[in-house]
Amino acid sequence: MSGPLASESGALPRRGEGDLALQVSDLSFAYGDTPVLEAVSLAIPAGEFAVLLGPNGAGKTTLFSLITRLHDRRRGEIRIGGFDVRRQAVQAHARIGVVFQQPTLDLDLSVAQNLAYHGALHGMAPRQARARAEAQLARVGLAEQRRTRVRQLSGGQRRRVEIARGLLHAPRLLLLDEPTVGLDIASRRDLVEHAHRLCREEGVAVLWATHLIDEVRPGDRVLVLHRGRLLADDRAEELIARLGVDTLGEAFDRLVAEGEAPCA
Ligand SMILES: Nc1ncnc2c1ncn2[C@@H]1O[C@H](COP(=O)(O)OP(=O)(O)OP(=O)(O)O)[C@@H](O)[C@H]1O
Repeated sequence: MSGPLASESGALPRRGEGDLALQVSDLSFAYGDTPVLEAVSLAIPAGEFAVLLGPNGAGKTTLFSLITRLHDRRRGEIRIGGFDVRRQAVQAHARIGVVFQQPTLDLDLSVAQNLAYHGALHGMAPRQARARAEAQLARVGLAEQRRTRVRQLSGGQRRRVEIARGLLHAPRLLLLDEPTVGLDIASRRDLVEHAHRLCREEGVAVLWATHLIDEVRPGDRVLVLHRGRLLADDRAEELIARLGVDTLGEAFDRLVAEGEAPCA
């Protein structure tokens, strides 16, 4: 590896961990004296679609903030593609794409300009960024809108632009924080389907945070987060079978009720 990447400590991922898109180990975090995440551990391999399911205030956004280093962790370790987000930040962050809960597109710029700006931030050559932008916009069905100002797009189209932008620099892990908020049923379904396709066809690992159980599909991996603790990490069907209930909703209610017990 050459250039600025080589100047960071430990330019290679830890052996055997490069195929894990995300690895979080024993992560705890508090805002001041208020604990928000308690000893969270999870690992997501390449190509997996994992749903981070938790009610409001569970700690989903905080977990994303720690992965993207908007906050710094207090205890534990986070690796992306085997790279430590603190000590190997450049390599780690080159491998993450993010769709934040709040839309972050510049409404007065065109779709293509928003993507070009993101490419520049990631140090991409303009020609490479343009080629990737065209490919990603075609992938989300917005090739025709590349010159359209974002302000003129629907909510669902804006979300798709954000996904195209999040994938512009070819990350191996895409984080989406409640990406369907405000979208109609058809747009929500399209977005969920698109994210699954990315996993299947491009090997991208997706961590999809939501409180909406109906966004979980059969075969999805479900990580249930409640009051900062990971209460389950199973395929949806396995979770239902393990708890002896009929639906994922019942499984979720059961876990959350059990999780209401005060933290030790
Ligand atoms: N900057 C902050 N300072 C202090 N407390 C915070 C801050 N951000 C979040 N919290 C608290 O941390 C807890 C977890 O919040 P977080 O936003 O991570 O949850 P969430 O699962 O993403 O919720 P939602 O589904 O409502 O977005 C909540 O109790 C929240 O009030």
